[in-house]
Amino acid sequence: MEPLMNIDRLSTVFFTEDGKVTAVDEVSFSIREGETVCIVGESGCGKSVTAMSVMGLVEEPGGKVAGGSINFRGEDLLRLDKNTLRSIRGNEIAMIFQEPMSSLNPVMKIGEQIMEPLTVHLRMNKKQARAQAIELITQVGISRPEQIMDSYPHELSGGMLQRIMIAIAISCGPKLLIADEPTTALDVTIQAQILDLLRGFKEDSGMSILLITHDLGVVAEMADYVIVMYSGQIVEEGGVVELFQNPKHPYTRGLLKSKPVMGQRLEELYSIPGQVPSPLALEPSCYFHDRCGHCMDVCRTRQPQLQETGSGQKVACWLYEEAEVYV
Ligand SMILES: Nc1ncnc2c1ncn2[C@@H]1O[C@H](COP(=O)(O)OP(=O)(O)OP(=O)(O)O)[C@@H](O)[C@H]1O
Repeated sequence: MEPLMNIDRLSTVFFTEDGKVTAVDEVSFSIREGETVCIVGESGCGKSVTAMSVMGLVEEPGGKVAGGSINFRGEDLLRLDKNTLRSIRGNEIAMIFQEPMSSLNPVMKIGEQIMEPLTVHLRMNKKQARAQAIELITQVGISRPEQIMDSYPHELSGGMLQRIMIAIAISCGPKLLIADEPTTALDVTIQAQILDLLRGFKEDSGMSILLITHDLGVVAEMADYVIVMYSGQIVEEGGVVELFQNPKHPYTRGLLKSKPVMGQRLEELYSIPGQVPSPLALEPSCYFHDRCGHCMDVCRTRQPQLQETGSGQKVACWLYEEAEVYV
């Protein structure tokens, strides 16, 4: 079966005062129907820019998608005109962000904000949209929905606002929900509730989720398939069970040394010395070589390609470049 979305060699660049930054460097992956794909990696590895590129939110002159394709249900999103893309973005692909406040209009009542996509994209009249908005608020686990309809965003807690964002995101029955760190700003108990809610909707509706996180606890809870990014590239990917049981890349192994606990940032977990290289000074090499305990000469001068390892996983590491495995 064709995947719902197929991203092929996506590259996204930004033009900064110091030079060109390749934030996403030839990234390829697929999302199947009903599947949750998690992209995980440290701050700055290109997770958010991958999601923004899919949503058509990287715009010139600051940056641009410099290459590749994003095939969604038979069409390349990068080749669509703005109106068609806007309609797909409203109906079939929805997005929620870490900070719901930044996506909600502070001077518009919650009810109006939930009703808007229903009237615009589903062409409901006001009465239908109001009834549906109340239904959606109830579905995301909020009691007294009429009262919430008349509230402004600043009157609600972070967890409530994220529930409202989910209500808006699922209102048009999307095929794909992109969630960029949706629980990072919340405390752990609320995080678990929000993740449960997302999982429930996924199971009921069959939608797919692209979930971006730096929290391996969230990955363990939610993912079917995991993509590990480092410096704009995928260094390892695979099914969640295979990847957690048998991580292959030295970076993934470092991350998974301790049991993932929800709420813990990768940056806290990862204790190998050294820093992620500057995106302005990347030489052809394995970008992880400076921090890697297995670094060989070849790692300093040539870039390993992502390749199958036989267990359904893919890894970009010179240790696995030959049939023989060196570790
Ligand atoms: N608007 C921008 N202008 C210039 N550089 C940018 C811009 N947005 C992102 N970048 C750069 O692109 C790279 C990838 O950033 P991205 O936000 O995707 O990282 P991330 O993995 O999502 O990190 P975080 O978890 O901190 O959001 C970084 O080097 C970042 O500095």
